Amino acid sequence: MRDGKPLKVAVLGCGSVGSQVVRLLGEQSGDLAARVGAPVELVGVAVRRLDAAREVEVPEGLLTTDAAGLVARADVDLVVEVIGGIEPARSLILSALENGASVVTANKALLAEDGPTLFEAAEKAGRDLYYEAAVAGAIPILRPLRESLAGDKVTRVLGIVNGTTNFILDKMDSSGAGFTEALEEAQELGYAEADPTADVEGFDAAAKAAILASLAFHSRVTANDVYREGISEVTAADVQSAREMGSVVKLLAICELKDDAVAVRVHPAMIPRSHPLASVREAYNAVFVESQAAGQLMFYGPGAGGSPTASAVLGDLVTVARNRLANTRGAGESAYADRAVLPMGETLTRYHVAIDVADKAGVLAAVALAFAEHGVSIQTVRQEGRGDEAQLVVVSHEATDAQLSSTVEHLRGMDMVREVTSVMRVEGDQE
Ligand SMILES: NC(=O)C1=CN([C@@H]2O[C@H](COP(=O)(O)OP(=O)(O)OC[C@H]3O[C@@H](n4cnc5c(N)ncnc54)[C@H](OP(=O)(O)O)[C@@H]3O)[C@@H](O)[C@H]2O)C=CC1
Ligand SMILES: N[C@@H](CC=O)C(=O)O
Repeated sequence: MRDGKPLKVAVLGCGSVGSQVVRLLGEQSGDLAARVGAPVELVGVAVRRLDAAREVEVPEGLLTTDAAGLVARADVDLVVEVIGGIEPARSLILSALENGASVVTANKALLAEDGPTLFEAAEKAGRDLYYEAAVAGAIPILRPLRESLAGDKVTRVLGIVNGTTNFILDKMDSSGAGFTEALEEAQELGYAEADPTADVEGFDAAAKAAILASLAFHSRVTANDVYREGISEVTAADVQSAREMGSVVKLLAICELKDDAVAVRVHPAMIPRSHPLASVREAYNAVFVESQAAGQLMFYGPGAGGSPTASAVLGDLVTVARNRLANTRGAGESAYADRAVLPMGETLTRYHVAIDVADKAGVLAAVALAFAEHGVSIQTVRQEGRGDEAQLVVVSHEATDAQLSSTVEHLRGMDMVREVTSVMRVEGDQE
């Protein structure tokens, strides 16, 4: 114990995550004191609205709208930032570090946009900046990448890293629920971001992919380096088409090390139901890591929600608090390699393409020729429908994304093709 003196904690934000952090700080104060080696005292909780209904009872006198004043207090040892977004979160974190506090944050949007500014400020201040909760909720994934795998060479990280979109796609697949209905449920459960566009359009997953790629490949990858497609264009017909192929649609984040360059992308993909990621349901997340010496590792657990995310925040808080008591700080960020980012067009992938056929006569040969003209070979083709109403479902072999997308444009221009009704990338071997 440091002469029985408590470590003083300020929490910025008391929404889905912040309220659970405040709850756990209160409920587990005895255990936390024992684990840290000193009592942990909550000294302030900054919010926007003092009169809003809260999921937790904040101790009398601790709520404030003066977040800047709270982080400037000389007696605050540790700041937990769970406001989200870029500003004022960035200024508050920088101010906390300058004032000598250590920081724990769950803010992937900020880290993926401007992580280096925060890391440099932490380094300069000689303080910790921890952010395990920023990727995949409760799942410990950043610490294994940063510490446990630091002596290995990670070559690929593949996963489902957004709980909201997984929840929506799972509902669409399992109960035929509509997109809007499933999104509303995810919002009620506290999974979605303040602006759910960040989830639905893949920005949240792209931010997490940038953080994962940075740590996995010891490289600086920002959200802008990530190729991104969300799930707003995924239709009930796509989900049904996947189902007919024995597959399921998931929003995937894929980070790859190719020679000395990195390729990072987020997009929906069809994966076979036998693939381990296909059984990741509701708001759960899963991340596969492939490394040279260890081989394949899989991390799985709740990827969103106040309580699971608060678990990761509290884990960081204990580590940071212990470091403070030991008068030290954890390892900073790796010395970054300057790696090129490969454009999406050069990425090898496979496409599933569903085509409404206007004229059945000779269409199979014409479609096969269109694929061949772009250097793409066909893995499977299925013809459905009778009479003039016919549909072709083609799954390609691997080719570059540029070759595949120009094949689709070619198909769209063919007289025999009424409409290309579904285009989706395919991951994993189809049964
Ligand atoms: N929800 C989740 O499942 C997960 C969230 N995260 C991340 O955690 C962070 C918080 O998310 P979440 O709890 O869902 O967000 P919420 O929108 O539920 O809560 C945000 C909180 O911040 C407060 N706030 C907003 N602006 C200000 C401001 N200018 N000054 C002081 N307080 C402010 C709000 O106050 P008021 O209540 O008065 O409006 C609210 O209490 C984000 O970075 C998010 O990306 C990470 C993993 C999972
Ligand atoms: N909105 C995010 C919350 C956790 O990071 C998600 O749905 O995954």
